[in-house]
Amino acid sequence: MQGRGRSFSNSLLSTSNNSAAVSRLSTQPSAASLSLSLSLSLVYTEILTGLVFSNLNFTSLSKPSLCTSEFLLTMKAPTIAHSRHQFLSGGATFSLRPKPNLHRPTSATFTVRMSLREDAPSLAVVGVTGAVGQEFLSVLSDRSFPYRSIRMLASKRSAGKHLTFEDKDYVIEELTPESFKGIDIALFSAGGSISKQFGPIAADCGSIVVDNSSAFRMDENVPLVIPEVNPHAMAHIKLGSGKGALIANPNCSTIICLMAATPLHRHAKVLRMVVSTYQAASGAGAAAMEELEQQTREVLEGKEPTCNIFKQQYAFNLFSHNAPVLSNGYNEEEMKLVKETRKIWNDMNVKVTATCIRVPVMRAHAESVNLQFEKPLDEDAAREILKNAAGVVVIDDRASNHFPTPLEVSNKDDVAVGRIRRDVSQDGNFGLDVFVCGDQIRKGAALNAIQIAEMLL
Ligand SMILES: NC(=O)C1=CN([C@@H]2O[C@H](COP(=O)(O)OP(=O)(O)OC[C@H]3O[C@@H](n4cnc5c(N)ncnc54)[C@H](OP(=O)(O)O)[C@@H]3O)[C@@H](O)[C@H]2O)C=CC1
Ligand SMILES: N[C@@H](CC(=O)OP(=O)(O)O)C(=O)O
Repeated sequence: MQGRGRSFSNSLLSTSNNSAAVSRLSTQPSAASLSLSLSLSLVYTEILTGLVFSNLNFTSLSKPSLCTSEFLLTMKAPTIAHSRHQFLSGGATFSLRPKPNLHRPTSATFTVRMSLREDAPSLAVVGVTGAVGQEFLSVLSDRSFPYRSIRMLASKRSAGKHLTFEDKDYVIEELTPESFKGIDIALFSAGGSISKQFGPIAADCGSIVVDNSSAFRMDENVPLVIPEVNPHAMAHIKLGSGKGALIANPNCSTIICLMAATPLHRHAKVLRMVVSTYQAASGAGAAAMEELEQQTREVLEGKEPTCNIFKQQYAFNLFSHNAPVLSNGYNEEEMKLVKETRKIWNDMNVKVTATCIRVPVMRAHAESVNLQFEKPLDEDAAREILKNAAGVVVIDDRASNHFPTPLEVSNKDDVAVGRIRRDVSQDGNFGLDVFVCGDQIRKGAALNAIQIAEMLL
């Protein structure tokens, strides 16, 4: 299994020279008038078998990265009849997808995907019908995550329903203890109780479980991982060793906060962190997102808002996070920020306090983060550190009052940081305030989990 996702089958990839490619292309039984206008250093011979294009001219073919399994195929496309083409070759499915913003291009970039491959791991997605489960599928596709098969799992309610993924039809199966036979990687997002019940069963079957719930996060034998922050925590877990394992995905507020705080922590060591969150509906699942939409419509129409998920009006309102309130007055979401930060930073002395608020935003969390450092760190140095941090973008334009917003980061992979400023309540440069926004379902959940899975490949 080791090295899966990085090796390419010779039957699919040929380094034949350009003239060979041209002659092969011209023999295709298609309606195409294909002609190559640039030299190709890499040529997919098998891919082109059976491919029917009309009036397309390839202008270049490149492979941006060995790890992505993606080839960029640039072609002149005077008319594109279909937004998505699919063809089969050598047992693998390849899709050509125009980038969404290019509807009627004169020249378009297409991605040739080769995710479905015999030499790739078998996957299971648990909770596939949910907000996070659906995002798992989007991220798998966006990142061309290699897979041999995918088992789509949800509750009995969804069993038998169909879903389409990368142009292939799947039947959703009910999650049972037998679901994990032959599964290499299981992505869980069906809530803590399901994870507690089925996570260990999957691991016993030899699957590596990446669990989105809070079920195992504080278990000392389970790594709690943000790939940009503490990848080393899961270094001992190997795909293909025959041994299953559990890896926990942190809480979404913790992920988004630590994406910004960790690069600064590495330079100046955070002694104390005060976090105030503004959390989106998505954190409470697909039904909460629907309720926010429905309530917004109802309030605008002068109707009484329907309150099924939350016990109070959500639209045009905000309230303390819905997680249970504990005996110390903090709610569970707040204490996750405290405890998970300590575990991820492997620093039991870091002081963290948090206040978590649910705001009527659809899918991205925002957080105000106040940091106190052991060593001085001025705001310009902090801005530079953050600009160079993986998975972080800086939006910090004081002149035009432009800073991160939930809408700007929605459906984006990167966490945005702005309002980077010295904390005037602290002496010298020992304190900073920053404002962070991140897509809760993406980096806060599905993307982080799939980055974890990528580290197994
Ligand atoms: N940072 C993080 O890691 C985050 C983690 N999460 C975790 O992910 C979980 C799911 O979140 P989200 O997608 O937003 O929630 P949703 O409510 O949108 O989806 C819940 C999913 O769980 C499935 N499910 C429910 N009961 C069962 C069952 N008995 N057996 C199998 N599947 C079941 C549902 O299937 P069906 O449609 O059939 O009912 C559905 O697919 C959360 O409970 C939380 O634990 C969520 C957000 C962030
Ligand atoms: N943090 C999510 C809730 C959640 O799913 O948390 P966890 O993954 O820790 O259970 C929210 O915005 O409400």
